[in-house]
Amino acid sequence: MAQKLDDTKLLFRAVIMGPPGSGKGTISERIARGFGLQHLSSGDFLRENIASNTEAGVLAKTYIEKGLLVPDHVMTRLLLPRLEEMTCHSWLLDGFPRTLAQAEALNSSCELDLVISLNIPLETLKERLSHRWIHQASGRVYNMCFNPPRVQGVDDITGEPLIQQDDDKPEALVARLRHYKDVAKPVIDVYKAKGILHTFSDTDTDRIWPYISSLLSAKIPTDIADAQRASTH
Ligand SMILES: Nc1ccn([C@H]2C[C@H](O)[C@@H](COP(=O)(O)OP(=O)(O)OP(=O)(O)O)O2)c(=O)n1
Ligand SMILES: Nc1nc2c(ncn2[C@@H]2O[C@H](COP(=O)(O)OP(=O)(O)O)[C@@H](O)[C@H]2O)c(=O)[nH]1
Repeated sequence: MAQKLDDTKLLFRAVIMGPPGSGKGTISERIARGFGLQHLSSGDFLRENIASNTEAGVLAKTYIEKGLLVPDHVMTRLLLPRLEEMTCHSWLLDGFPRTLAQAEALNSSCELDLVISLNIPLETLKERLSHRWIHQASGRVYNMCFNPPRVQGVDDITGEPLIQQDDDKPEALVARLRHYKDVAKPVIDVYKAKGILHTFSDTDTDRIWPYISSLLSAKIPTDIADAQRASTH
């Protein structure tokens, strides 16, 4: 159950999981807009910490530069204090937890209300990621077919050039997906056992979205969603 703070605030804490390209970022943005949950992307946290040279950021950079996952203790040191600060706002975590150790650390720090797991066919993931372009500084994501930038090759907000990540190429993707499956399976099993896991399978985000939206509508009262939205934007 979401934790009741007072008559007007109800904290809702959710996690979104899925392989690279499954639409976590895209769906998180819709949830943030529609329900006022603060979208917390671990990739964005890492980029912010790297840009501002924090101790954890400097450490994380040494792993990311080598194409490695950041170790659990660095990720938890980075993320958990940020979550603990968010005592008055509902949130949706994207990109964390990735491992069982991260899930256990999160579990000891707070109680989750919902875990959304995206189950998307491999061919769809390959196709999407081959068209994914990002604005590296902000992590803003585009797709040349699904949600193209207003001007080709250029970020809508800053006007800076977009790049394609090396690990979005099909050769790298198969290894990333295998890794995701191995590492995510025990995490998914934990959430299934807790009874908070909801899995969505389809090739199109637009077909999944109505189901996620009605699930959240049933769990988050409209007045709470409105209040959260107003305090987020
Ligand atoms: N729990 C996490 C989250 C992120 N990272 C690292 C590895 C990623 O390469 C980098 C950027 O993370 P993102 O989630 O932004 O991007 P990804 O490309 O890994 O994820 P996806 O393709 O699923 O959006 O940060 C990590 O080690 N551990
Ligand atoms: N064609 C198509 N592209 C999509 C769909 N949903 C998301 N995308 C794009 O696919 C890519 C991966 O989505 P993203 O939200 O970044 O996934 P994440 O890696 O799980 O965060 C991005 O370029 C999105 O714009 C969809 O239903 N169809």
